[in-house]
Amino acid sequence: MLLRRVYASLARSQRQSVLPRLVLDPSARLSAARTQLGFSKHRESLGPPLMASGCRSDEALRRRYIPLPPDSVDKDQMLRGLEATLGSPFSSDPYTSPAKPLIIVISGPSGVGKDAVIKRLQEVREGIHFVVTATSRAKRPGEIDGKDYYFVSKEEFLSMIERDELLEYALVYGEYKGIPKQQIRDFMAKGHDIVLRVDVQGAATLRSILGNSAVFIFLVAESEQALAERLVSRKTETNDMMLVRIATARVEVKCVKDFDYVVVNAEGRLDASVKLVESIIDAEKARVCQRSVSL
Ligand SMILES: Nc1ncnc2c1ncn2[C@@H]1O[C@H](COP(=O)(O)OP(=O)(O)OP(=O)(O)O)[C@@H](O)[C@H]1O
Repeated sequence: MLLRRVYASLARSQRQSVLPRLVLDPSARLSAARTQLGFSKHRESLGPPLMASGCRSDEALRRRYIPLPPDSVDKDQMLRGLEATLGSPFSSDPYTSPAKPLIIVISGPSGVGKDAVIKRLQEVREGIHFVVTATSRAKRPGEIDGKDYYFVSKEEFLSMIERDELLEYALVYGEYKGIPKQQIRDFMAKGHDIVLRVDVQGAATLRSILGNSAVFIFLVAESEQALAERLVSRKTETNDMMLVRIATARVEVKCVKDFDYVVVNAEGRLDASVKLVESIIDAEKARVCQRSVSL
């Protein structure tokens, strides 16, 4: 009982000594609030913060206090009065820098809808560049060079590897496929967000190259049943090929943990999936610690 009274009186005396300082000193209030919220303890290590660090102290207020104008003045006079009291004009510098362009890696099992989602995303959102892959395979009828792929000879492809011009490449069924770095650099310099479409293995390789500097989105169907139905309806694979794709998907879905986001592309809900991808991009652009990539 006695002990409790001693603690209560100690707490009272501490409150009395701390409170006036906090009320008079806004920077002390801010720092107390930051400590209470634990802000100073957590700091992500993805890049420099967007917001200017630190706040202007209230030195001006202490130096020479100019009283605020009465409530009756108009908006403009009130603004000038506030500036006078603060001791300097309001800054019109933006609080934040423009968001950096993103690299968005979209992956997922075969037949889940990667192409469909990316195609729709390009239709509904400006400033998206879907990277055209370079390949050493021959052009198929109807394919357009520079739109579907950059068709290059095997020798050209090998010299691109030699000159370190590819972000990632793979040899698939005897033909090379790779992502040209310069194309990414050029479009990022124009402020475009970059979309890369890769299979799950390709995503793992890109993660090892890009780490957290890119956003990795995993696309899934709502279930294995739904994925199988989609593949059967697409009618672009032989039965054997479908079997391989569905069996591979069983393994691939376990890789979801290596991605930043998962989007369920449910049957008949393509637009909802694209909206979710757009929300992810918007949220990424609002991050305080922006992802920063150098190629
Ligand atoms: N939400 C959806 N609802 C119904 N059908 C869809 C949906 N999304 C995509 N599809 C259809 O599913 C099929 C597979 O889609 P798509 O070709 O885009 O998959 P993919 O992941 O790019 O496949 P792959 O990796 O084999 O190229 C296509 O016929 C497409 O039109």
